[in-house]
Amino acid sequence: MAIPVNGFSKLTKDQKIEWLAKNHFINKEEGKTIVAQYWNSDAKLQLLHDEFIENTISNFYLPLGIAPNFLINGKYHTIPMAIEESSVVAAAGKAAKYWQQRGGFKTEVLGTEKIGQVHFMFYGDNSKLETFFSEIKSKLIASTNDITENMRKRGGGITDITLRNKASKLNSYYQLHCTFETLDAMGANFINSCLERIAKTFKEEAQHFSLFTTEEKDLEIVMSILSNYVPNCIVKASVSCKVEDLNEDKNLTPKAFAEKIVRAVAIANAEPHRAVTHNKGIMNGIDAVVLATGNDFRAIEAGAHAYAAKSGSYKSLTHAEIENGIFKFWIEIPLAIGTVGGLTSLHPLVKLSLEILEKPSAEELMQIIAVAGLAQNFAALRSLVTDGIQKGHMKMHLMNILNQLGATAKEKEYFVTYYKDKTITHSGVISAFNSLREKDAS
Ligand SMILES: CC(C)(COP(=O)([O-])OP(=O)([O-])OC[C@H]1O[C@@H](n2cnc3c(N)ncnc32)[C@H](O)[C@@H]1OP(=O)([O-])[O-])[C@@H](O)C(=O)NCCC(=O)NCCSC(=O)C[C@@](C)(O)CC(=O)[O-]
Ligand SMILES: NC(=O)C1=CN([C@@H]2O[C@H](COP(=O)(O)OP(=O)(O)OC[C@H]3O[C@@H](n4cnc5c(N)ncnc54)[C@H](O)[C@@H]3O)[C@@H](O)[C@H]2O)C=CC1
Repeated sequence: MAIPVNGFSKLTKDQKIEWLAKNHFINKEEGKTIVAQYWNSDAKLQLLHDEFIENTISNFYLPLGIAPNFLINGKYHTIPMAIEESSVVAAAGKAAKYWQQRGGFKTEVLGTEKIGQVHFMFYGDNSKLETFFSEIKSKLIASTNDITENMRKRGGGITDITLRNKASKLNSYYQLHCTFETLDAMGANFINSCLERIAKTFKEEAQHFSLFTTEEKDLEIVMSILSNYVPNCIVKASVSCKVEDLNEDKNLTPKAFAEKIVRAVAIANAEPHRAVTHNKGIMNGIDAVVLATGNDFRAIEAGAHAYAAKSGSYKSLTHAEIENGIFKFWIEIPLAIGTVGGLTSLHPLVKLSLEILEKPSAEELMQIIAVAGLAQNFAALRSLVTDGIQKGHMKMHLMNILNQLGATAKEKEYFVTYYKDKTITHSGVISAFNSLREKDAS
């Protein structure tokens, strides 16, 4: 049972594990063995992982899979994917092969603008605030010069600051809406540092500004933070081919297949319950590459879903149409990611993932990640409108069910052959497994 504890953070790693074992593990020794089983045998490497977060007791493994054959803008890519869900990597590989034979994926970065905001309350005269802002805007930017110096040398930095009056949404609420170019970095820490300096300068200057009378009461800085909603940091990935070339599904004509995919996307646009699952399938691909490359999947998830809801109702992140006999399928998604900073040069598997992707720039990685999302959605939709999702998904999930049942290598081999031409269900596998064990026992 959980009990309160003071000063837990100050304990050593061993003491933390002891505390955990004493208060939480059913079998103290077994729990401690599992925790230790996932430590890296190289103590230096383990310390590196320990220091990524706080109160670390062990490492939490996720499989790192590989999806080859991605032809993007005429060049082949092998995509690393870190994910726990079976069939995602297989689906990516299958979609990659499908589109490789139909011209491959085309991609384009439509914008790289990042956003941060100083949120403040202002209780005085709006026109005085506007005058004040226009007078000190350049000073606000200049006050960050020491922070932005290196970023400016690389061609990035603060691109603009605007004053936004949000009082119609919340009484007396205003923002300094700041935009940034952070090049190969996601930029969260860079942006937050700039924003906190801007807020400090803003407040200081306001106190000296003659038009404000009761300085403390007039202007209250509430907080300074980047926004994970980046609708102008957008990448587009697409595939297209003649409808007649969509000719791999035996039970559907190419035209019927194309129309079903278009309809499946239309249903996601018409029905949020479906759109959420549709987009979850897209995020299967996106998150897996985001994780493998050491990026912040929470930021990407939050931004993607906000973008899906930008019209006021939640819709598909992908689009499909048939025009003049051509099938087109594409995604537009905001992706604020980095190939420098964060964990990118620290986590050995992240470094290796970036090496597999041939050390991309942030813009190149945006394009690869968007392709992974589009491919994943195509694979899922293709299954959904033809055989149904369970056939392929359960084929890949079979090993997990067998592992849950404690199957031996020989039994696994037997069931892979046994299920080659049969539909797999969880209860069906349990029953077949029990029958086999009973047969073997008799
Ligand atoms: C699962 C498949 C790929 C099977 O498809 P299949 O036709 O049985 O595969 P295959 O054995 O004919 O192999 C074809 C290719 O698929 C890949 N592939 C095939 N098997 C493997 C494997 N073991 N390991 C690695 N790659 C594999 C691989 O690229 C292979 O080519 P090869 O390597 O032989 O040259 C197919 O049925 C499929 O794409 N299904 C969709 C699965 C999917 O979307 N999974 C996501 C989880 S479900 C979900 O979370 C989202 C969802 C579905 O709800 C979203 C939505 O509703 O929109
Ligand atoms: N709301 C959110 O999303 C928040 C996220 N974070 C975390 O912040 C981290 C990302 O922040 P960053 O500032 O990107 O990382 P960071 O703090 O590691 O800084 C990256 C730095 O790399 C340098 N750099 C070197 N070469 C560069 C190049 N070619 N292009 C651009 N910069 C280059 C720049 O000085 C840049 O500031 C992630 O770990 C994220 O999880 C932190 C706070 C909030």
